[in-house]
Amino acid sequence: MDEPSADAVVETRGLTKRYRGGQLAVDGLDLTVPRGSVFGFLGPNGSGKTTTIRMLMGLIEPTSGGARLLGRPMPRAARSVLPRVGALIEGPALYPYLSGRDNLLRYDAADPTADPRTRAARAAAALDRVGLGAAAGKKARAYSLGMKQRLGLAAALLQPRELLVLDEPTNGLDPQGMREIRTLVRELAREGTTVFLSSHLLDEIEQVCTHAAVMAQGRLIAQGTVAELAAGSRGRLSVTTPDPADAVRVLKEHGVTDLVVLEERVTGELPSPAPEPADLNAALVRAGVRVRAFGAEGASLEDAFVALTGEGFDVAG
Ligand SMILES: Nc1ncnc2c1ncn2[C@@H]1O[C@H](COP(=O)(O)OP(=O)(O)OP(=O)(O)O)[C@@H](O)[C@H]1O
Repeated sequence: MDEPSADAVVETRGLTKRYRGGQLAVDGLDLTVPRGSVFGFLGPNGSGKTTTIRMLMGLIEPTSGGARLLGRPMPRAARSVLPRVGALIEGPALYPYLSGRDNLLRYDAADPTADPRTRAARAAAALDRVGLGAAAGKKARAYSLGMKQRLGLAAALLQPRELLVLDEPTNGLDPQGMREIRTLVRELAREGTTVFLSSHLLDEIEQVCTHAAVMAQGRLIAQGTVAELAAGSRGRLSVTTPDPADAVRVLKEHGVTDLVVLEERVTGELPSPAPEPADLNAALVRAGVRVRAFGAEGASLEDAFVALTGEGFDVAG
C-alpha cells in the first residue's frame, strides 16, 4: 500500500475478495474514511458491504489489496488495533438465558485490558447509554430485536473507542428504534468517535452521515461528503404558467434542459451549478411570463444514486 493518510481512520487500496465458490464479492475497493466523520457505506443487498467490513475487522483475508484501520495494516495489526475499535456486525452474539447486564459483564470479562474492579460500573454506564438501564435485569431472550441490537451496541461501547463499525445497525428496527440508534450515533460522533455504518437505506445515510460511499456489485461507485454526492446530480424545476411556450424559451436561455410541457406545467432539469431559483423566477416575470407557481427541488442523495447506478433504490427498506 502507499503511504497511509494521517487523517484516514479506514483506508483500503485495491481491496478485493473472491470467495471460494468464485463469487467476486468486493472488487478493487479504494475507500478513505476521514477521522471524525460519520461515514455511510451504502449499497443494495449483496453489493459487498458485509464482506468489506469483515475484511476491515480482520475476520477474513482479502484475496488481494489491503486495508488499514487506524493507520495500521489489517489483519496483521489486529491485536493492537481492535481494542480501539467497537463493532456490531451481523447482530450481536448473546447468551439468551443471561440478563442484559450479565451478557455485558461477560463481554467485559473477555477483554483482558478491562479492570474487573470497575466492570459493574462500566456495564451500567453502557446500558444507560443505549437506553437499556431499566431492562438490564431482563433475560436477553425476552429482548425485542431492537433491544438486542442496542445491547450489542452497549457491548461495543464498554470502552471508549476511536472507531465504531456498525453493519446495518437499524436492520429490523421499528421507526422509534431507528431514531434512537441515529441519536446515539450523532452523540458518539459529537464526542469524537468516527462512525462507519453500512446501510441499504438512503434516507438513513442522508439523515445521519457526513460522508458516504456507494457500492454496487462489489465496486465503489462514488465517495465523498453527502453534500458533494447529492450535488453530483441535478435538481428539478417546475413552473406553472398559462404561457408555457414563453417559459420554455426563457428557461432554455438559462441553461435548463430536459424541458417537458404538460398543459400549464413546465418541468426541467436545472444546470449544475444551479442558478438561484429567485433569479430564474425574476427572469420569467421580466420576460412577461405569468408565473402561477414556481418550485425548485434540490438534488438529493437518492437522485445521485439513481444517476450513478441507473437503478432505483430500496428507499423505504
Ligand atoms: N461466505 C460466502 N461465500 C460465498 N459467497 C458469499 C459469501 N458471503 C457473501 N457472498 C456473496 O458475496 C456477495 C456480497 O455479499 P455481502 O454479504 O458482502 O453483501 P452486502 O452488501 O453486505 O449485502 P447484505 O446487506 O445482504 O449483507 C453476494 O453476492 C454474496 O452472495
